[in-house]
Amino acid sequence: MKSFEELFAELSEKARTRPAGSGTVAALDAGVHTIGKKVVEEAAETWMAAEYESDDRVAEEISQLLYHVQVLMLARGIGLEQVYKHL
Ligand SMILES: N=c1c2ncn([C@@H]3O[C@H](COP(=O)(O)OP(=O)(O)OP(=O)(O)O)[C@@H](O)[C@H]3O)c2ncn1[C@@H]1O[C@H](COP(=O)(O)O)[C@@H](O)[C@H]1O
Repeated sequence: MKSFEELFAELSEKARTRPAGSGTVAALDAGVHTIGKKVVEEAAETWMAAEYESDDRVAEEISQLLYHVQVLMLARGIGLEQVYKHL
Protein backbone atom coordinates (compact mmCIF):
# COMPACT_ATOMS: atom_id res chain seq x y z
CA MET A 1 0.00 0.00 0.00
CA LYS A 2 1.27 3.53 -0.77
CA SER A 3 0.07 7.09 -0.37
CA PHE A 4 -0.51 9.67 -3.10
CA GLU A 5 2.80 11.37 -2.17
CA GLU A 6 4.71 8.08 -2.15
CA LEU A 7 3.40 7.15 -5.60
CA PHE A 8 4.35 10.58 -6.94
CA ALA A 9 7.88 10.20 -5.54
CA GLU A 10 8.15 6.73 -7.13
CA LEU A 11 6.92 7.97 -10.52
CA SER A 12 9.24 11.00 -10.38
CA GLU A 13 12.15 8.64 -9.84
CA LYS A 14 11.01 6.46 -12.76
CA ALA A 15 10.84 9.53 -14.98
CA ARG A 16 14.37 10.48 -13.90
CA THR A 17 16.03 7.07 -14.19
CA ARG A 18 13.90 5.65 -17.05
CA PRO A 19 14.11 1.93 -16.10
CA ALA A 20 13.39 -0.60 -18.86
CA GLY A 21 9.85 -1.98 -18.82
CA SER A 22 8.30 0.93 -16.94
CA GLY A 23 4.76 1.71 -18.09
CA THR A 24 5.22 5.20 -16.70
CA VAL A 25 8.24 5.86 -18.90
CA ALA A 26 6.31 4.53 -21.92
CA ALA A 27 3.36 6.80 -21.09
CA LEU A 28 5.62 9.83 -20.69
CA ASP A 29 7.22 9.05 -24.06
CA ALA A 30 3.74 8.78 -25.62
CA GLY A 31 3.05 12.36 -24.52
CA VAL A 32 0.37 14.61 -23.04
CA HIS A 33 -2.28 13.83 -25.65
CA THR A 34 -2.13 10.07 -25.01
CA ILE A 35 -1.91 10.50 -21.23
CA GLY A 36 -4.86 12.89 -21.33
CA LYS A 37 -6.97 10.28 -23.09
CA LYS A 38 -6.10 7.76 -20.34
CA VAL A 39 -7.19 10.30 -17.71
CA VAL A 40 -10.55 10.68 -19.46
CA GLU A 41 -10.89 6.89 -19.89
CA GLU A 42 -10.17 6.22 -16.21
CA ALA A 43 -12.51 9.05 -15.15
CA ALA A 44 -15.30 7.45 -17.19
CA GLU A 45 -14.53 4.01 -15.72
CA THR A 46 -14.62 5.56 -12.23
CA TRP A 47 -18.01 7.10 -12.96
CA MET A 48 -19.44 3.83 -14.30
CA ALA A 49 -18.05 1.86 -11.36
CA ALA A 50 -19.63 4.37 -8.96
CA GLU A 51 -23.00 3.92 -10.67
CA TYR A 52 -23.00 0.14 -10.98
CA GLU A 53 -20.19 -1.61 -9.11
CA SER A 54 -18.92 -2.40 -5.62
CA ASP A 55 -17.09 0.03 -3.33
CA ASP A 56 -13.86 -1.88 -3.90
CA ARG A 57 -14.18 -1.62 -7.70
CA VAL A 58 -14.81 2.13 -7.36
CA ALA A 59 -11.70 2.45 -5.20
CA GLU A 60 -9.67 0.50 -7.77
CA GLU A 61 -10.79 2.76 -10.61
CA ILE A 62 -10.05 5.85 -8.51
CA SER A 63 -6.52 4.53 -7.89
CA GLN A 64 -5.99 4.18 -11.65
CA LEU A 65 -7.37 7.68 -12.23
CA LEU A 66 -4.97 9.10 -9.63
CA TYR A 67 -2.06 7.26 -11.25
CA HIS A 68 -2.79 8.72 -14.69
CA VAL A 69 -3.31 12.20 -13.24
CA GLN A 70 0.15 11.92 -11.65
CA VAL A 71 1.67 10.83 -14.95
CA LEU A 72 0.06 13.87 -16.58
CA MET A 73 1.54 16.10 -13.86
CA LEU A 74 4.99 14.65 -14.57
CA ALA A 75 4.56 15.09 -18.31
CA ARG A 76 3.82 18.79 -17.73
CA GLY A 77 6.46 19.23 -15.00
CA ILE A 78 3.85 20.11 -12.38
CA GLY A 79 4.75 19.28 -8.77
CA LEU A 80 2.54 18.39 -5.82
CA GLU A 81 2.86 21.81 -4.16
CA GLN A 82 1.73 23.52 -7.36
CA VAL A 83 -1.51 21.52 -7.20
CA TYR A 84 -1.92 21.68 -3.42
CA LYS A 85 -1.83 25.48 -3.40
CA HIS A 86 -5.16 25.39 -5.25
CA LEU A 87 -6.87 23.01 -2.80
N1 LIG B 1 -0.58 2.46 -9.85
C1 LIG B 1 -0.26 2.20 -11.01
C2 LIG B 1 -1.23 2.13 -12.08
N2 LIG B 1 -2.57 2.31 -12.09
C3 LIG B 1 -2.93 2.14 -13.36
N3 LIG B 1 -1.87 1.85 -14.15
C4 LIG B 1 -1.87 1.65 -15.60
O1 LIG B 1 -3.13 1.95 -16.10
C5 LIG B 1 -3.67 0.84 -16.80
C6 LIG B 1 -5.13 0.83 -16.50
O2 LIG B 1 -5.57 -0.35 -16.76
P1 LIG B 1 -7.03 -0.73 -17.23
O3 LIG B 1 -7.58 -1.62 -16.19
O4 LIG B 1 -7.83 0.45 -17.63
O5 LIG B 1 -6.67 -1.64 -18.40
P2 LIG B 1 -6.38 -1.34 -19.86
O6 LIG B 1 -7.19 -0.18 -20.31
O7 LIG B 1 -6.55 -2.65 -20.51
O8 LIG B 1 -4.85 -0.95 -19.84
P3 LIG B 1 -4.01 -0.54 -21.09
O9 LIG B 1 -4.33 -1.53 -22.16
O10 LIG B 1 -4.43 0.87 -21.44
O11 LIG B 1 -2.57 -0.60 -20.61
C7 LIG B 1 -2.88 -0.36 -16.31
O12 LIG B 1 -2.74 -1.35 -17.28
C8 LIG B 1 -1.52 0.25 -16.02
O13 LIG B 1 -0.82 0.34 -17.25
C9 LIG B 1 -0.79 1.84 -13.38
N4 LIG B 1 0.52 1.64 -13.69
C10 LIG B 1 1.43 1.69 -12.67
N5 LIG B 1 1.06 1.95 -11.36
C11 LIG B 1 2.12 2.00 -10.32
O14 LIG B 1 3.11 2.91 -10.77
C12 LIG B 1 4.39 2.47 -10.34
C13 LIG B 1 5.36 2.48 -11.51
O15 LIG B 1 4.94 1.62 -12.51
P4 LIG B 1 5.90 1.34 -13.78
O16 LIG B 1 6.24 2.64 -14.36
O17 LIG B 1 5.08 0.49 -14.69
O18 LIG B 1 7.10 0.62 -13.25
C14 LIG B 1 4.19 1.07 -9.71
O19 LIG B 1 4.20 1.24 -8.31
C15 LIG B 1 2.83 0.66 -10.16
O20 LIG B 1 2.17 -0.09 -9.20
